[in-house]
Amino acid sequence: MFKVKTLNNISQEGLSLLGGNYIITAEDPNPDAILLRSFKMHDMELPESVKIIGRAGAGVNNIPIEEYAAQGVVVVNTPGANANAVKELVILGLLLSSRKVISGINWAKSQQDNPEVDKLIEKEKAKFAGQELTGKKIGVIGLGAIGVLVANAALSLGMEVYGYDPFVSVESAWGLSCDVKRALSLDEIIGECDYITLHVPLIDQTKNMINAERLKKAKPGLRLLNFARGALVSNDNIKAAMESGDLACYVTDFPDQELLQLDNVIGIPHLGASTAESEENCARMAVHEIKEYLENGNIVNSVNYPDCYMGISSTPARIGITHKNIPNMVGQITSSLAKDNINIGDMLNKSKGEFAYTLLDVDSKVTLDSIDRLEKIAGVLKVRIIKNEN
Ligand SMILES: NC(=O)c1ccc[n+]([C@@H]2O[C@H](COP(=O)([O-])OP(=O)(O)OC[C@H]3O[C@@H](n4cnc5c(N)ncnc54)[C@H](O)[C@@H]3O)[C@@H](O)[C@H]2O)c1
Ligand SMILES: O=C(O)CC[C@@H](O)C(=O)O
Repeated sequence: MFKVKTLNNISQEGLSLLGGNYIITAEDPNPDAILLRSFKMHDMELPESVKIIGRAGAGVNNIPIEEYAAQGVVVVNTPGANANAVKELVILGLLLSSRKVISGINWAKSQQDNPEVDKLIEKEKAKFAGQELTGKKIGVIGLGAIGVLVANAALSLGMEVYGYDPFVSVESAWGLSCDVKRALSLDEIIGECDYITLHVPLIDQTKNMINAERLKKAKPGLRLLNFARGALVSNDNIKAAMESGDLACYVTDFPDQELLQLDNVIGIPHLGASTAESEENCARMAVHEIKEYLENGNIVNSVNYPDCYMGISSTPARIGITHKNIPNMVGQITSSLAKDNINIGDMLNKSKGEFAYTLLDVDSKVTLDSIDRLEKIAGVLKVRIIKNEN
């Protein structure tokens, strides 16, 4: 029986896939896995019992992934599972920033007690004129799961689309329309674009990427959309660019009090991934990844360990070891098992940055003494018996 602790509301359709061998808990102090959405884990003490953390979503800036890697804990996310939901909200953001629909609707609602409102409409509507998207230039920053969908959708709206992503993956490149123009830097396009939309992760290199200097170069009247993370842009810079008239509108999924006080900010309460479909997709994928790791030791879609897949074990025992990526780890692990007269039937060793994972199928039952000896190897972080039969 495995225990999965949830730190946020998770789609029931997804959770139901855990099946009868799992207890879902919001309270247990010693779970095997943690499943969350945007809960901030940075100040949380992680129980020793936790083997895997499943982020039902894309961004992992709410999880100290390096710290957990150093504790031998695997963190996985759900790439692409909420991308369509975000894309659709970005299209809405483009329209809301272009047409004064929100002000228009608010004005109409304010007239609900006025029996003559229909006579005022034709006169008042002049205040709410906007601009069209067709023919305008848009820069899509970050061409991952979301950026690719947004870029392709913008093309189908008749926009001229520039994409910027120095680390674009082969998979993304295959999905991107060849009509998207390649930008070699953000600075190259910020002065040209009528719209900029951000789809990068929040990491040290992207924090405050739309800085004061860049906003000064912006085409006057720029509309900036941020459905990625608030800290990619600073409030002070948004304020200054609005005062100078360079920035006509900032659509953000991450508003705070300061931003909400500005007239040309459209603040959405982090609804990018909030559709039934996206919540279910994310939960299903995260549950699948957690089950693969707990039941088979396979790592799927990890952000702090290498992916590693050996299917279902057909030998009597399977052992999974998270360890540092340093010389002679495989040698020490295999010699330790050999000393205990345990034969290795199959094995996989993969590394990612400073950390590595070794998954071993062995031909006989392992004893706790053997596991103890593996745990004592310098650089080994966690050893798990995934299967152990006679
Ligand atoms: N508003 C929401 O509800 C919501 C939902 C999903 C994701 N997000 C945010 O959007 C981000 C992107 O999501 P995704 O699913 O497309 O992720 P992804 O990993 O598929 O794509 C991110 C892309 O950004 C690129 N990138 C990284 N650093 C860059 C840089 N300095 N300049 C340009 N490109 C850079 C990467 O190469 C990658 O292609 C997430 O990290 C998350 O913060 C928000
Ligand atoms: O879970 C959510 O609602 C938001 C998730 C989103 O910010 C993400 O990074 O995937």
